Parts: sequence; C-alpha cells; structure tokens
Amino acid sequence: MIRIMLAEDDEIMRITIQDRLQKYNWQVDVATDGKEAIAMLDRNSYRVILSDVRMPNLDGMALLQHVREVAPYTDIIMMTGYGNVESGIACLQQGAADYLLKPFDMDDLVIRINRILAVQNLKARNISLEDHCRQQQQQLIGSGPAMQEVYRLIEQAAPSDASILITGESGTGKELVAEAIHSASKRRKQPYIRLNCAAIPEGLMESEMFGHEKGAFTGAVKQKIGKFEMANGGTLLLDEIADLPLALQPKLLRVLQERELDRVGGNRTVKVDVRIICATAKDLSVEVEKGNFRQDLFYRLRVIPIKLPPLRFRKEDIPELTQHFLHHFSLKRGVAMSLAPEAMARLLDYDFPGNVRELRNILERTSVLAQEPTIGLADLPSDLRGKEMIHDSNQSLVLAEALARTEKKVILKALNKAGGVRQDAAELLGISRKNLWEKMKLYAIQTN
Ligand SMILES: Nc1ncnc2c1ncn2[C@@H]1O[C@H](COP(=O)(O)OP(=O)(O)OP(=O)(O)O)[C@@H](O)[C@H]1O
Repeated sequence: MIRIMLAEDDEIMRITIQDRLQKYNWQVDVATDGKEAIAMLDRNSYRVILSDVRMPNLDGMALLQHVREVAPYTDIIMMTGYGNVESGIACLQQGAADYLLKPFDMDDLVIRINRILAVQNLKARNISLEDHCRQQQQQLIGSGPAMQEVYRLIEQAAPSDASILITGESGTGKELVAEAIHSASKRRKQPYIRLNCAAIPEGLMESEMFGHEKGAFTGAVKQKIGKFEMANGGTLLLDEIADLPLALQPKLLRVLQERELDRVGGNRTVKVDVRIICATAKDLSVEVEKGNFRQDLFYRLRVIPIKLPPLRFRKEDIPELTQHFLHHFSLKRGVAMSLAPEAMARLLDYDFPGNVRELRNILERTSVLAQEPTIGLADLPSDLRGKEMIHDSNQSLVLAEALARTEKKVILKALNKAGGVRQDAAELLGISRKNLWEKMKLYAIQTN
C-alpha cells in the first residue's frame, strides 16, 4: 500500500485532506507539527510527504531539509499560505517536488500526488531497464536437445514465484536464463535487479542487499535503498550466490521466509515482495559440505534447479551461435562476415573452457581483426589453431565424422560451382589451393 504522510497543524485541513486521500486507497499518517513528522519518518518509509510550511515546534522548511537529508527517495509537496508564491519557489529550490498555494482544489492535490508516484515508478523502472539494456540484443540461442530442455524448464518455472537456482560453468548463459525467466513471468513489467555477491566487498554487502539508514555507519551520509527494495514487485538475481558471506545467509533466509527485512541501522521492518533467482558456477552442495553455505538456505533457494550444460557438451549449437554472433558483429562493422569451413571445423573441435562467452569473444575479436569478410583459420586465436586444443575424446570422434561429411559436401559444392577449376574452388572456400588438394585427397574427391 502506498504510504503518505500529512504534516499539518490545522485540524480541519488535516481531516479534510486525510479523508480525501484515503479514498484512493493510500495509507495517510498524520503529524500535527514538524517534530512529530520527523519522529514518524524514523519509524516508517513514505513515498510522499505533504507538509504545511507554517507549523509550530519545527516548521515545514526544516522538515523539508531533514527529509532531503535522511530520505532521498521520499518526495515532499509543500503547502504554502496566503498566495505566497516566493515561499513556494523557495521550497522547490530546497528540493521539494512540488508546492500548492492555499486554498487549493483537492482534485489538484490528487493529480500532483499521482504525478509524483508516476515519476517514482518510472525511476524504479529505469533502474531495471538499465540492467536490461546491458543484455540488450542478447537472446538465448541454441536449438540442440540440451538447450531445448533448458527452454522447457524456463517455461515451466517462469509463472510460479518459486526460487530458482541456476548452475553452470562460467559463460554458459546463467544470466541470460535468469532474464528469460523474469521476462516470461507475470512480474515482467516490474523491476529486474541483479546483485553480484562476489563483486561487492563483504563489509558493504548487507547495505547493498537491504539498504541502510542515514548514519548507520561511517560514510552512510544518506538513506540508501537496498537491491531487495529496488526489486520490490519484481525479480532479484543473486549472481555468484556461493560467495554470499556466511554471516549474511540467515538474513537472506529471513527475507525468503518472512518477506520482510531491516535496513542496516534501521529500527523498522520493511515488507518486500521479490522473486529470487540465484546463479552460481560453484557446486553449492559441496559448499554446504565444506560449511561455507547453510543447508537450510540451499534447500530454500533450489526449489527449481536449472543446470546449464557446458558448450563442449552441446557442440551442435556452435554453428547457430556462431551465425548469431557473426550477424551481430557484421552489423557493427558494416561488413557481412562469414566463417571459412575449416575455421568452423576448428571451432567445432575446440572445447571452449570459457563456454559461450569465449566463443562470442573470439568471434568479436576476429571479426574486427580479419582482413577479409571470410574469417579463415589463420584469423583464429593461436590456442585454437595450435596443438594446445583440448580434446574430448568420444565427443570429438562423433563430431569429427559429422564434420568430415559436411566438409566433403561443401568442397564438392564449391568445385561444382567453379566448374571443376580447383583454383576458383579454393578461392570460393577461402582456403589455399594446396589445402584444397590435401582435402580432396583425404576425401577421395576426383575431378576431371
Ligand atoms: N545460449 C546463449 N545464447 C546466446 N548468447 C549466450 C548464450 N549463453 C551465453 N551467451 C552469451 O555469453 C556471455 C556470457 O553469458 P552469461 O553472462 O549469461 O554467462 P554466466 O553463466 O552468467 O557467466 P558467469 O558465471 O561468468 O557470470 C554473454 O555475452 C551472453 O550473451
């Protein structure tokens, strides 16, 4: 429920405004002077404060200054009397969101509050869009059986609010899967926020997750909203969850169980409604055995587990991924890039310890550096060209066969197109004449 504070010393005015605003299902707490308002601000979070300028004990300007310091996410509308436009402008200069000259129309007040709430919603949405933008143009690619299973799990998991644990080696697309789940869920129009548990110093993690109040610790000069509150109504991805400090794990468990949290240095409880997705490249059950991760939290987080296979176990997706990334980099470079068959063969033979991220990086680098629009073997990084390639025995045997068949087909096609002229066929294939000759021998291809 949207919470609004009304600070006004005039009783009739107070009752009239409160009655009217409550009709919109807003919770309206009233304060009779500035001091009382400050005390209430310590106990609760408000989206909007509506304050009179002239009040006993502590006036509206002092309250405004206090709110700006301790609650930067709360907007304040000032009510000034006697047609005092200068005072209204002074309020805006001090950081008020708006002002109203008394006497004012109640409809006008409601419109202004709604406008402020809309801007607040936009700001929250903006934070989540920034996160989205990073991933823009990034969709999950791969139609092999392993990815089909992943899509099936995403589809099944998305509609519920159950916690999801995505595991998989680095670069297998865990973040993309988390985003796909959010986008397919009923929360898709709400914020999607990401928090990397490994990237934040341990001492700052609690405030990053749950926020803090002004003065909670040295350096906490302003109130800060944590990622949980930012994600309210939406989804929070806790990336690298295995790195969440042990001391914070009970606090995360509490949010999951009670759906409420305490900001650091705060003495009030904030209700949150957030769907949690966790991702990790580590085996969490091993971390539990080692005593680095709480078992109760582990079970709570892995209600739906999704395991992403490494790229070397789904090599069938490499051509499709390659095409997808090359298309993207071609647009960036303004040249239609393609991959020579033997370069593709090398990619298919490589084990990609860095998974899809490594494939993407290789293609990005080569599409920038390659002299010709066709990326050849020589354009690939040395660890792909050289003997250092890591072989996965059974897998590459099956692939080698499939590859050989494809390569033979492509060569025959090129020779056919070139009317049997080897030099032209070699050029079409983007390989040397000698290389073509060797391959023709290998595949027992004859030309007249
Ligand atoms: N199936 C996929 N289709 C398209 N792109 C993918 C796929 N999987 C991964 N990527 C790309 O690979 C890169 C790494 O993906 P992502 O960050 O999701 O991996 P991750 O598993 O979260 O890695 P880490 O554990 O290192 O954070 C990104 O650029 C992403 O777009």
